[in-house]
Amino acid sequence: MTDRFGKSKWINLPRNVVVGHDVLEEVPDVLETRLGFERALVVTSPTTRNVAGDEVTAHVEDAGLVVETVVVEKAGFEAVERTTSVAREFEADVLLGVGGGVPIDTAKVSADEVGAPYVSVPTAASHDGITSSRASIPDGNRRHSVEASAPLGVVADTAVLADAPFRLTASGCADIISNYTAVLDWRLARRLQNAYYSRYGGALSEMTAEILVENADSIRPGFEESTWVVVKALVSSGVAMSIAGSSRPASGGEHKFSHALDRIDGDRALHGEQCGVGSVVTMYLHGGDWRSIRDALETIGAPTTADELGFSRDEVVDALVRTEEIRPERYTVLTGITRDAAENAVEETGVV
Ligand SMILES: NC(=O)C1=CN([C@@H]2O[C@H](COP(=O)(O)OP(=O)(O)OC[C@H]3O[C@@H](n4cnc5c(N)ncnc54)[C@H](OP(=O)(O)O)[C@@H]3O)[C@@H](O)[C@H]2O)C=CC1
Ligand SMILES: O=C(CO)COP(=O)(O)O
Ligand SMILES: [Zn+2]
Repeated sequence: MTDRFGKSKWINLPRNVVVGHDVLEEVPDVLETRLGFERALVVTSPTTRNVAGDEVTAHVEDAGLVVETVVVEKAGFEAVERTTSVAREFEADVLLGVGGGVPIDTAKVSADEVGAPYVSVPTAASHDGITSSRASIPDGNRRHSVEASAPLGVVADTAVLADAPFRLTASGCADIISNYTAVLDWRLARRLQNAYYSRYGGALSEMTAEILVENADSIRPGFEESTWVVVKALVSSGVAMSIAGSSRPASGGEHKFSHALDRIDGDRALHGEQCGVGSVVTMYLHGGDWRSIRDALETIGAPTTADELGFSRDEVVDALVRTEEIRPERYTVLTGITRDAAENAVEETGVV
């Protein structure tokens, strides 16, 4: 959805966003009866079905829709194909992704395949994919970034989110904090490669990270107000990506580092946790205030070292060097990094 200048031609945004306490009952309102939906496919996962999936189903059935459910146990293209095939057979006219990133991204891609809209009902504020048009689907030790559509609506129940393991919330915060370096990388690419840069997308992304960091002290486990702050930031970051027509406002070298770690082992740490540590390193390489990034992550309770991520010194250095293999067309401060420079950066920043 970009034109020949690489500019965003279409800005595809969520239509309704509801964030608050006990808002799952508002899912039918978000579907807006006047849109005429009759058949909803709820895509959820084993734990989150009990947390929210069944309740959402009950509310949607009470509103008069016929509902079918798919439970996704493992992310991947197999789950997408199975969900798409159920959606076709059932003739779903809307999909509801209820859970963490796995069911939401599965619903997002399947909805696109069948040409139906989807609603995101996150049970974890774990990354900005819960509000964006982009999905990340694992395939072996690779992750495919798939462009789909923005959700028709987002219904984020702060009571549910506050009950989720805090590690997921802290990871969502780290994903937002990493926007600082994503934007720096984007501006660098504009200067060095004349890459298309959206000032609106960049400014919104940067402001989102700033507001989150200003509120870092108030983000605490079990504190419902915190999840409200985090979800707003995740929505705002998703909107920045929609404005830009790409993930550039929220994904630079620190995200390449996370993707490279996933290729080593995608199960040791969470996406946002990896991006946060990557952001400390890339901010150092930009000559910026990397200590503020590290301190904000520490205040929130997100990892700041390789050890906390579960990776060795050699693995994080390898990942930094291997960022060259990830989306080579996206220029960042890591482009061309040598092994010596990577070793120096992780040592200087205390990542190892
Ligand atoms: N689109 C994008 O930009 C991005 C997408 N992703 C994708 O998202 C996925 C990861 O998403 P993420 O949210 O981190 O992880 P998951 O969806 O795997 O959720 C993590 C775990 O938390 C559980 N859980 C979720 N909510 C609750 C809750 N309220 N209470 C108790 N347990 C809960 C899940 O249970 P259960 O067992 O039910 O699943 C799961 O075990 C990956 O597939 C990744 O590729 C990652 C980053 C960016
Ligand atoms: O995670 C994202 C933004 O936070 C999306 O990034 P990618 O496009 O690198 O998958
Ligand atoms: Zn991210």
